[in-house]
Parts: sequence; structure tokens; C-alpha cells
Amino acid sequence: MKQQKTPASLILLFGATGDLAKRKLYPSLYNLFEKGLLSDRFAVVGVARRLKGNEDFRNWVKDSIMTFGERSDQLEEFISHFYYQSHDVSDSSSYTQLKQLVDRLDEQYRLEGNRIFYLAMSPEFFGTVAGHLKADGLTETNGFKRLVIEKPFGHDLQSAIELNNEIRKAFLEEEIYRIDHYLGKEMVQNIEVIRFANAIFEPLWNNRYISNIQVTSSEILGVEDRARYYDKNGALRDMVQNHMMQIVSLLAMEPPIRLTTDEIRSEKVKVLRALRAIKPEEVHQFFVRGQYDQGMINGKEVPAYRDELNVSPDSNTETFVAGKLLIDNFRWAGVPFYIRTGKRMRKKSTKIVVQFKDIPMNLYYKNGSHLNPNLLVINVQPEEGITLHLNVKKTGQIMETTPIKLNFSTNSIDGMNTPEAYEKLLYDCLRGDATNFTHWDEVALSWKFIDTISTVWEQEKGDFPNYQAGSTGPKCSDELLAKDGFCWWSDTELNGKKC
Ligand SMILES: NC(=O)C1=CN([C@@H]2O[C@H](COP(=O)(O)OP(=O)(O)OC[C@H]3O[C@@H](n4cnc5c(N)ncnc54)[C@H](OP(=O)(O)O)[C@@H]3O)[C@@H](O)[C@H]2O)C=CC1
Ligand SMILES: O=C1O[C@H](COP(=O)(O)O)[C@@H](O)[C@H](O)[C@H]1O
Repeated sequence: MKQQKTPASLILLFGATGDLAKRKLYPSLYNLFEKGLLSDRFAVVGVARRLKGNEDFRNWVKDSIMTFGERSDQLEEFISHFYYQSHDVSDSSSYTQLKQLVDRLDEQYRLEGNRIFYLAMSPEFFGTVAGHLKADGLTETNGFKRLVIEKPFGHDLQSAIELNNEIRKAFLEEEIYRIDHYLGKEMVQNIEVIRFANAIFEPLWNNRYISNIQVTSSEILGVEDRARYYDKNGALRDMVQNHMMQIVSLLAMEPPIRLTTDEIRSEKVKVLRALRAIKPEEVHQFFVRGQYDQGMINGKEVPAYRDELNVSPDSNTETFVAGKLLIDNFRWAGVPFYIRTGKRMRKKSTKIVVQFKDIPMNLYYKNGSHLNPNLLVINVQPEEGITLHLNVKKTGQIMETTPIKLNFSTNSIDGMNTPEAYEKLLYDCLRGDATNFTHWDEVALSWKFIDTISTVWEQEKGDFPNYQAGSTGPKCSDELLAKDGFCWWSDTELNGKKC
């Protein structure tokens, strides 16, 4: 099917000089433009404080694309659609002027009143901006209006409810696009296709045949220059509440009756509703945490988390989380979903491993054959693809088995994938497809689950630091699986070492 062009639209980008806009949004929009997927009738208005005017802004965007994207001869034409307003979002008087600019561009580019409001700035401003957009008439338009909102969506359930109530005064739920960039990743989107387009997987996709599922997202990076945000949030809120729980929902959901936004979301929500709530006294049994110490990464010494800029020297913030989730429904009763994420780990890798149950009997034991469990590995990044681990006969005279891998890999276009994820999500949002954005019900249910864990962790001092930068995380993470008789399928194990 040929990809459709997006409808004529205006993108009003708050936080136009920020890191996210520069590294991800401009290169992604440019890719859409270059591929001919962006309507010729588009305009972008950037809002921030530090630049002076259109010219300054266009150079800024150009620089972003030349640094983080690919330059081509269409760049000048692309940036001619960019406009800027220097504006402090807490200053109520600036919105009238912004409305005039937006209305003028609407006419100039024949945008039919279609408006995307993208909030790529600190969450403390989300409510204020949404309120002004309505009060000052920017949301009064004949076309569509959509609010794209970045993470974090709240700090806990209560703050998320408050934020949601604020933005709902100006936008309907179906007009709100809550970004979870993992949902824009090629292989995360592929989970659904692997499951629902292959007769060999779906009949086995349940507690009769699967022993456990593991989702790992490890990063080499530390907190970089985001410590002010990160130290108040930690890995549980930064990665687990959103990305990891979204992946679990996609792995565990029932087949939707059709591939519409509502049907898919409704199945994901059912998974989150079936998630077994952890009681405060059970937190240690189900979740463990870590914080990195100094160590070596790629031959370079890196500091401990507590020595990073803007991190408190006695910080109790976790940079690593591993947990066990149980889904109490007919399909998944008794199957643990293990999740693990951490900063300053040995490798950048996001991977899902589905471990199938052992067959009832090993007929080949007499020749010393150890049968490895069958595994389906979904490589999300940096490699993209799937690997199926099977046992076959070792070539030769005796009936001996040997493990093999059937491998499908698609080389990722952008190495780390993230710009591509934003490109897909921007494209979806412009076309009004909210499937790969999180619904309020999903946000609320995942905060409800997470809140018990964070409350317990905040009340107790973590035994930190407890893992070296450049390692695979703290010992307690391995112990979490070992007590259930499993181990993490890291690269060494996947490459033949026994688990
Ligand atoms: N960076 C990333 O990789 C990711 C970021 N996010 C989320 O995206 C959002 C933006 O993050 P990021 O780009 O890193 O943040 P930055 O701190 O880099 O950028 C913040 C932006 O907001 C603008 N701004 C700040 N205060 C005001 C104000 N009072 N009035 C007008 N503009 C203001 C800044 O511009 P100026 O100073 O010129 O006014 C700047 O453009 C956050 O919610 C973050 O959690 C999510 C995932 C990844
Ligand atoms: O949302 C976030 O994700 C990134 C990791 O994203 P990836 O696409 O590189 O896997 C993480 O570094 C960041 O802390 C978090 O806010």
C-alpha cells in the first residue's frame, strides 16, 4: 500500500530550542518531507525564549538537521516553512500575538485550520500552555486540533490525574497524543505482526507452552545532562512506567478483533488491569533496584551516579530496575514476565526473549545431549530482527543434538532507531492515527502499579552503589530470576553458554 501524504497542517512546537526538538523532531520532520510524505501545505511555528526571530530559528533547524539528520538540496525549501515566536509560556499576554501568527500562516499555506500543538518542554508547563491555548482561542479552529504531549506524564498517579484534568479542559481524550517513543520503534510495532500474522506462534503464546518472557532495555549512557529531571524520577518512572509496561502489554494482549486504535488499546488496557498488584510488603520479592558505581565503558573511566553533575552525593535514586510481573488471566496465569532496564550497562540493547517450556522428555540424553529451551528473541535495538533458537541433529554418525538459530535481521536505518521512531509517530499524529500513543487508561493503570513500588523504595535507603558502570547490573537482578529457576538470557547465554 502506498503511504499517504499527511493533510495540510500547522505544527506549533513549544520547546523549539530544546534537546528533543533538535536531536529528534526536526530530523524526523525533515525525513518525512524528503520522502514526500509531508503535505506541501505545512508550517511550523517554534516557541521558546532564547532565539530572536525566523532567521535565527531557520538556522537552528538547519543546524539540527545537518548534525543529526541528513543534508540534501531540499533543506532550504524545508526551512522556509519555519517561523518563530520568542515567548515565555507563562506570560499570558504573548498568546494573542501567537494566535495572530498562527491565523496568518493558516491562510498563507491554506492549512484548513488543522493544528498540532506539540509540547516538547518541561512537564511543569503542560497545564499552563494547554489552558492558554484554549483561553486565547488557538484551539478554536475549523480543522482538527491535536495535543502531543511528551513524557513524563506525571510523577505518580495523583499528579498524572491532575495533569490529565488540566489538559482535558482544552482537549478531548481523542485529541491527546501521549508520546511513548518505544511505540514508534520498528520491532516494537512488529510484536503484533509476529504474534498475529504467524500460525506457528499464536497457538503456543500462552502458559501451556511459554515458561517466561524477558524484556531488557540496557543503556551505555548515564544521565548525561538530564540529572535534574532524572534524580527526581529514576529508572522506575523514567523507563518502567511507560516503555517497559507498554512492551509487556503488547506481548500479553489478546488478539484485537480488528486493527483499530480503540480495539488495540482496549486489549492493552485489559492486560494492565490483569496485572497482579504488588503489596508493599511484597515489593522486595518482585522488584529490585540498583545504582551505578564508577567503572569502565569502552575503555574509558566513567563516574559513579552520585558523582554526576546535579546528582545529590547521597542520592537514593535507582538507575537500574529489574522486576517480575504476573498477569492474572487465563492465558498468562503462572508465567512470569521479567523486565530489566538500566543506565551505564555493558551494552546498548533492547531485547525481548520468549522462553518456551522444555519438552516433556529428552530422548537424546544418552549421547550427552543437553536440549536448550526454544527461544524466540525479538531484537528491538540496535540490531532489529528476530531469532528463533531450535535444536537440530549434529551432522555425523551419532544422534546428538546441537542448538541452532534461525535469524532474520533488518539493519536499522538510524543505528539507535530513535529518530525513526519519532518520524513514525509524527507521521501517525499528522494523519490522526493514535494507535501508537498511550491512552489515559493505560497511563493511570501503570502509575497505579508503579506507585506502590516507588513509595516503598522512597521510604528505604537503597544499598547503593551496587553495580559497576559497564557491567550487567547488580547481583540482586540475577537472584530475582534464579529463585524461580531461570536466568537472564543475555548475549553470552544466547550465544551458547548454558543458562
Ligand atoms: N531530550 C530527550 O531525549 C527526551 C525528552 N523528553 C521530554 O521532552 C520534553 C523536552 O525535553 P528536552 O528537549 O530535553 O528539554 P530541554 O530542557 O532541552 O528544552 C526545554 C525547551 O523549553 C523551552 N522553555 C523552557 N522554559 C520556557 C518558558 N518559560 N517559556 C518558553 N519556552 C521555555 C526551552 O527554550 P528556551 O530556553 O530557549 O526558552 C527549550 O526549548 C520533556 O518533557 C522531556 O521529558 C522525552 C524523551 C526524550
Ligand atoms: O524515554 C527515555 O528513553 C531513553 C532511551 O531511549 P532509547 O530509544 O535510546 O532506548 C532513555 O535514555 C531516557 O532516560 C528515557 O527518558
